[in-house]
Amino acid sequence: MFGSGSSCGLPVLLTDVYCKTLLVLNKPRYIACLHYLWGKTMGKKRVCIVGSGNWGSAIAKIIGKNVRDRSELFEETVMMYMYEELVNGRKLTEIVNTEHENVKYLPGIKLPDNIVAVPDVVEASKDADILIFVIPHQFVKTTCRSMAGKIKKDAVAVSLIKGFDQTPEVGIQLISTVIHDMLNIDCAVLMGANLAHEVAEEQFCETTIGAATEEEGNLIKEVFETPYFRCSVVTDAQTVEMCGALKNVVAIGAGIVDGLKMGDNTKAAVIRLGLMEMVAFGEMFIPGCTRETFFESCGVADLVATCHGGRNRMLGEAVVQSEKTLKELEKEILHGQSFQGPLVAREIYSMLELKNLTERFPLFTAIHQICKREMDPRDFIECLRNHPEHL
Ligand SMILES: NC(=O)C1=CN([C@@H]2O[C@H](COP(=O)(O)OP(=O)(O)OC[C@H]3O[C@@H](n4cnc5c(N)ncnc54)[C@H](O)[C@@H]3O)[C@@H](O)[C@H]2O)C=CC1
Ligand SMILES: O=C(CO)COP(=O)(O)O
Repeated sequence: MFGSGSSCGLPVLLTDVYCKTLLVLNKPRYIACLHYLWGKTMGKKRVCIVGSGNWGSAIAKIIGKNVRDRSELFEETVMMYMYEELVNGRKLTEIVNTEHENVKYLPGIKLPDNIVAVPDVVEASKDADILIFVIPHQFVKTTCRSMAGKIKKDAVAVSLIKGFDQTPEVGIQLISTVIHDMLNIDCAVLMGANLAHEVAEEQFCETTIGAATEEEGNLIKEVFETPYFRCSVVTDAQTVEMCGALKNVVAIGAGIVDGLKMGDNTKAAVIRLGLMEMVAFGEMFIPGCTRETFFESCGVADLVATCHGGRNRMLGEAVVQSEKTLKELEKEILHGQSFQGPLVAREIYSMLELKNLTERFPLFTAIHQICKREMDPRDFIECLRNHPEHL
């Protein structure tokens, strides 16, 4: 559970009492009192954000404000690891720390001035109690390798990363498992229908925290929740994370339908069949996967949001309309941001192929093959027509 890296009695007992009391109290004044006592007894927690792209910067806006508003619980300064680069000849960290705006990945949005961009991940994370991971999933292992052995032993992690890791030896792994195994710390997740620019503009949305226990999830909620960013907690954390990764693939399918100039009915079919494959995938590979989790923001809501407004949808559309490579399209459309869907499609395809399951998951399979330019996008509709759900 949260902070349970040290298994010694009193802190664990106090955490437990604190969390249980939080659950039964619903008056802000009592909660504030409890926070104060908690901070005095347990010490304030230091938060570090590992990542500073489009979503990393949007969530930094929320976290910076929340730690200030909940100063009895959290240290005010939040270190944000930033992969250094030059923007118009200036270091991006320097721009963020002086202008309080990530002009490359989230232009037009001011960040609180207690967010400090740091180009060295060890420097940023070594004193943190809570590590928020929000980098494209292909960079997780190199980042964790730099951090291993150099962070607090009782730190806890929350992953906002929507993807998998995949190696020939181990096959597919959840990113939270990679973080847990490489850093030897607990890792919860937060996933939902959260297009970064809308969250940054404070438009109302929901999200799902997946944690080992409800108590741990409720503590994590203190870092993230605002009146416009509503967090619900579930303990089926692996399904929450799986949904976040797989919906990126379905969203490419929605984009392919747009590229083919087909309408909302066809897109709805992609969303429904994609959801059915997500559920089947979860029930096959995630122990304890429950169907209710798909009704949370991380499930059907994120699927709908990404199939309409996500970057992966844009990629699907572009793949139909252009002959360019994915790398060229990424550069042209996203200017440094990253499409996660094609990588996830490749990761799951290799596993489905190994297990002889490609026919059971024709939508995931077709999307991978279209991204690889091994299938004509116009054949996508045939794939929908002949889906096992219709047989
Ligand atoms: N953007 C969005 O609306 C949302 C994104 N997510 C997820 O959050 C995760 C992060 O996405 P974004 O913040 O949007 O990132 P992004 O798509 O903006 O990616 C660019 C980021 O990657 C960094 N980067 C480039 N090379 C790197 C390297 N070698 N090592 C470490 N970092 C490097 C860049 O500096 C930049 O911060 C992804 O898994 C994504 O699926 C989740 C919810 C919403
Ligand atoms: O995960 C997201 C919204 O919840 C963002 O999806 P895209 O990466 O497709 O933009």
